[in-house]
Amino acid sequence: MSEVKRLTGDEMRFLERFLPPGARSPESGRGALLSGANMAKDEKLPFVTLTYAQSLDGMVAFAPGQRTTISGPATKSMTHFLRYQYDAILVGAGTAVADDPALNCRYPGATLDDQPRPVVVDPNLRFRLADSKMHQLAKEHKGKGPWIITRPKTLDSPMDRSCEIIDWTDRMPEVNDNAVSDGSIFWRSILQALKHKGINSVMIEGGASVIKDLLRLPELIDTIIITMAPTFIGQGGVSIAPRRPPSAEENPSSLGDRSYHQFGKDIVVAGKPYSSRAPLHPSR
Ligand SMILES: NC(=O)C1=CN([C@@H]2O[C@H](COP(=O)(O)OP(=O)(O)OC[C@H]3O[C@@H](n4cnc5c(N)ncnc54)[C@H](O)[C@@H]3O)[C@@H](O)[C@H]2O)C=CC1
Ligand SMILES: Nc1nc(O)c(N)c(N[C@@H]2O[C@H](COP(=O)(O)O)[C@@H](O)[C@H]2O)n1
Repeated sequence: MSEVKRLTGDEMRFLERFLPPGARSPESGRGALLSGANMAKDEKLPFVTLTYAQSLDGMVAFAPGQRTTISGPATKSMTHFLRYQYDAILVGAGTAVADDPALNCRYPGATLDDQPRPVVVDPNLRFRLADSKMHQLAKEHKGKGPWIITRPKTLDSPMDRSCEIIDWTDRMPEVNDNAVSDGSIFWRSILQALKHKGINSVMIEGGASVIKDLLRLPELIDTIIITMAPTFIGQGGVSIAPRRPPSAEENPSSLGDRSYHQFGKDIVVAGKPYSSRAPLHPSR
């Protein structure tokens, strides 16, 4: 029996305000839309949802580069319901290398047509796609062929922070064993490149560096769905605390239009991020 279970009506109703336009209930077939679908903040970009599972002390992994199961079975089912709703699922190279994730949708009844496009941001091509689970699943028609977002080979200037997409079906990226430092790409460029390739919605699942960066860019993120598992990881774990803005008048992000729902033992917090100038003042 599949470890991924169908969501209840209540669970779907809780999530639907945070899903991309055209979100649908897998039970009722492709045509059946869930109500309350959103529009992307910026029509030049896909609808973007940031989602991850954290411990109560704000950690996403037990140690750097270590795959760690934080969320319980009910939120795992939620993740697959969510993956059903998006054109693409994106992770950073650190997660691809550490977790070798499948990034496909295993929700009951999901067909190859329903599969999201796996996308890995890997500027220096350190992820061994040819040996990966994503590659294997694509060959078995259980997932789509992954795309790798990398830096263009011919850059006019070292300050250029644009990107190119390598489509697995066209060519397999070569692995670069000598990669030392990762050239940063503007997140807006990444999202624009995806939109240009026909991706209208993307769910970003991590890992830690990606989450930290994006929590400081609320203007690019439409919704956030965070699973909080009832556990503490403790010192040495991988935190997702974003860098503080230089001005004490600002927070990295705040979450508006929030909702909370319990899935099994986990609490899911969902909301819409915005830039806030209301700092949390230290108590006097
Ligand atoms: N609990 C959860 O929900 C999740 C936990 N994780 C955990 O997170 C850890 C991995 O996190 P990290 O090591 O921080 O890796 P990461 O997955 O955040 O990837 C970071 C790498 O992605 C690339 N990258 C990201 N943004 C970029 C940009 N704007 N421009 C250019 N390159 C960019 C770079 O190569 C960078 O080194 C693993 O332990 C994994 O298990 C990962 C996903 C979800
Ligand atoms: N929802 C959730 N809970 C956790 O406890 C996690 N560690 C993650 N990690 C994310 O899920 C990916 C694994 O996906 P597959 O099951 O292999 O398809 C992993 O790479 C993270 O992105 N998520």
